[in-house]
Amino acid sequence: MSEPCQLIRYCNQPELARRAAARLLASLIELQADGRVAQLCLTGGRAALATYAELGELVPGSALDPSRLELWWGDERFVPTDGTDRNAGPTLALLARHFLVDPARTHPMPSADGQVDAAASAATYAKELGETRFDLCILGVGVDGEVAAIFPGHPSAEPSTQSVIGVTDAPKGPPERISLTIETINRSREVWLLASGQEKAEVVSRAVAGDSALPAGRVSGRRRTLWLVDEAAAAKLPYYECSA
Ligand SMILES: O=C1O[C@H](COP(=O)(O)O)[C@@H](O)[C@H](O)[C@H]1O
Repeated sequence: MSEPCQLIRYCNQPELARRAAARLLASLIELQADGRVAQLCLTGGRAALATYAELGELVPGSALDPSRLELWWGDERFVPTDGTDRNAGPTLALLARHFLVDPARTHPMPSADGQVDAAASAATYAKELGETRFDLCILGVGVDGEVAAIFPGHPSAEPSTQSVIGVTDAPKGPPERISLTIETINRSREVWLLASGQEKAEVVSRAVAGDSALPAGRVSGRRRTLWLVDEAAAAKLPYYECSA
């Protein structure tokens, strides 16, 4: 049985991004302390990008060894590599400004360039992923309670024996995506969910309570499930002291 989730509430979105990045850096450094490679799974969206921007600033001069950091993605838009919608491209651009991202340890999901379809590309990524278990899996939360490209009431949310799936007819654009399944996300040691903004308040309160109709209510880390939210996204939760 998984541990109950934990939640930290920050005063506003910039503070959330700053503190989430500092926490992420500290966790990665701790994971590397015994000489091993930290397995980090990233996502897209505004909350995550703001956190990566802060992380990039913090890495130079820190104890993090970027050569022992393996980067994966939880979801991707199945569009051409140079599409502005991609998750991996903008993230890598942000990080590479501040430290050397090792291409051999960087695993973006396939783009649509030269690929048959999202399902075939998902199978390719599943092979690359193999039995990898992430030390840390970062997720954003959509207004409908989506995580990665798993949408509520959509075939992507059905239980699956696959580790990675091709998603078609996504309820918001672009319609074709690639996503880890909930089962794959849940083999992570830690899952962190980032949510900011008042439009997320309803789904945050339902997902934190474990509403299984929402993909965000069905994800959990083996060791820890941590919600990092700003005050607006926490508006419908019982009151906690703001941590910043
Ligand atoms: O479509 C997506 O959106 C979610 C949430 O993004 P946000 O901008 O509301 O923070 C994101 O986690 C996911 O990766 C992305 O594909």
